[in-house]
Amino acid sequence: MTTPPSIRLAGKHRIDGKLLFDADLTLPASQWTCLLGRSGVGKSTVLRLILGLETGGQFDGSIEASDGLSLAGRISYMAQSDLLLPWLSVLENICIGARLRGETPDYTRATALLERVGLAKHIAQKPKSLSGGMRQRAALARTLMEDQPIVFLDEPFSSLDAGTRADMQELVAEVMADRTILLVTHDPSEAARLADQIIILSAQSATVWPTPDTPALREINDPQTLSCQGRLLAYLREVPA
Ligand SMILES: Nc1ncnc2c1ncn2[C@@H]1O[C@H](COP(=O)(O)OP(=O)(O)OP(=O)(O)O)[C@@H](O)[C@H]1O
Repeated sequence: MTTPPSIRLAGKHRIDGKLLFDADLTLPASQWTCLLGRSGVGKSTVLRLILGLETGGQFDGSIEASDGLSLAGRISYMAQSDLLLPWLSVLENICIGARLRGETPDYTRATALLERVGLAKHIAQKPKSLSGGMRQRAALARTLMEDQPIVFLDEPFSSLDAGTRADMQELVAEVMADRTILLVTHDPSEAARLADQIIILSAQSATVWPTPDTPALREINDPQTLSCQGRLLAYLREVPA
């Protein structure tokens, strides 16, 4: 893996001429940033802008990496939909990145990752035979297969039961250590547990929210984590739609 840069996005994004957000946000190098905000405020759009993907709108501003290099090809991305290919097995799906690059997939690593996400028994199955949570874990394993310095995760744990969610948070923290990570989530407890930096996006701004003094990954029942979670939820309920 190459050295992870920090990333700054600053500018206005409009859809059909109407302002969606006016934001200035920085993703610190090698840290977890959790991005929260009302549904439809533009969180996925922030990811798509930095990824250089179509957003359906117009961005007027700048997106820069601290090392001055292009971000193209340096970001591992897990979208909200799992994007699993229905004609491939679970194993072949999570090796798709290597296949598309014309490389020989590392099946040993792929098999080990599928075991870590609890899909060892489903390795040869097609996606249609998996539950929603299983599909999401397959998509997570596919993202973890990529050895990129920057990782974008768009609500990666949203379909998981509470116990599995905590397990998968710990897995990502372990496998993706030292990467520059941007995680979109609606879950204040997830942000309080995982984030080095919390950003709340609204139409007016991107506000940095205080995180606990303790280092991430935090214990779920740590008093500072619980306090951060509670204050965050109270604030999110008041943010205008
Ligand atoms: N391709 C597109 N064309 C036109 N409008 C779009 C497109 N993609 C997103 N939008 C609009 O941009 C706005 C922001 O969408 P976005 O998905 O970024 O929000 P979000 O904060 O991630 O929402 P959620 O929390 O519900 O996932 C929405 O009003 C959405 O309808």
